[in-house]
Amino acid sequence: MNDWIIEVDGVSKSFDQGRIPVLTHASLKVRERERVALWGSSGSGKTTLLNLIGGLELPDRGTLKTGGLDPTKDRPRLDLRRRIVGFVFQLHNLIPYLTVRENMLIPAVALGVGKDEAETRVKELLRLLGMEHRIHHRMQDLSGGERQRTAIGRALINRPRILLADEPTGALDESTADRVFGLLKDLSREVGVTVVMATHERRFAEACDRIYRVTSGRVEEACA
Ligand SMILES: Nc1ncnc2c1ncn2[C@@H]1O[C@H](COP(=O)(O)OP(=O)(O)OP(=O)(O)O)[C@@H](O)[C@H]1O
Repeated sequence: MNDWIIEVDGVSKSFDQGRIPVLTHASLKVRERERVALWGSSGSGKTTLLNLIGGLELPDRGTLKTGGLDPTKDRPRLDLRRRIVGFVFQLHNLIPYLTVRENMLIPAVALGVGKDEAETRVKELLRLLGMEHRIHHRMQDLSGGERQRTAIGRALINRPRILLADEPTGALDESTADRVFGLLKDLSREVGVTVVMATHERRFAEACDRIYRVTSGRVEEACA
């Protein structure tokens, strides 16, 4: 039995009808519960790779499996995005006039999780994130770190097997970034989620279990 939860094999991706090649024959594998960094400079192709793994983009060539599903197929692509993966983005993408609780409830409601269960999950995640006291605050009234912690909570509300985090600390100052990264790392262990995180910061990459270096669309494993 193979124990890979993510398998990317020889994947290429370009934009603008091939005029912008972004990934060239990229391959990587991730085990259940691993925390893996995609480490590379701006424009190297990290976001594109995360989007392919999460079914937000389709490859031109190569094969992919995420949580046992093939994102190049229609229905699995939808299931993947709703049930297997949770996304955290650099700029959190939360709704500013809604509260922490409301933002976190949206994906649960969309998936048909019962109200009581969803409310319980919100409280539990906010406890783990040290954010219980902010539950009824609107996003627009929170600090950058608190917004990003809420984004992590929202990404985990449907209990995904995989968390895909795209520069989750990229918009934060250094000490807040350290705090949010530490939380993400501890929380992923606590809830047993696999993490793939794009980062250009060496210190965060080195704190992960394994590193894939992304350089001009090529991907190779580096020492953690
Ligand atoms: N939809 C698109 N159409 C055209 N070009 C794109 C598209 N998406 C990404 N690109 C280009 O692909 C290259 C890689 O982008 P990508 O966002 O994957 O890199 P990245 O490593 O995540 O960079 P950053 O850290 O700045 O987000 C960039 O040159 C970008 O402009």
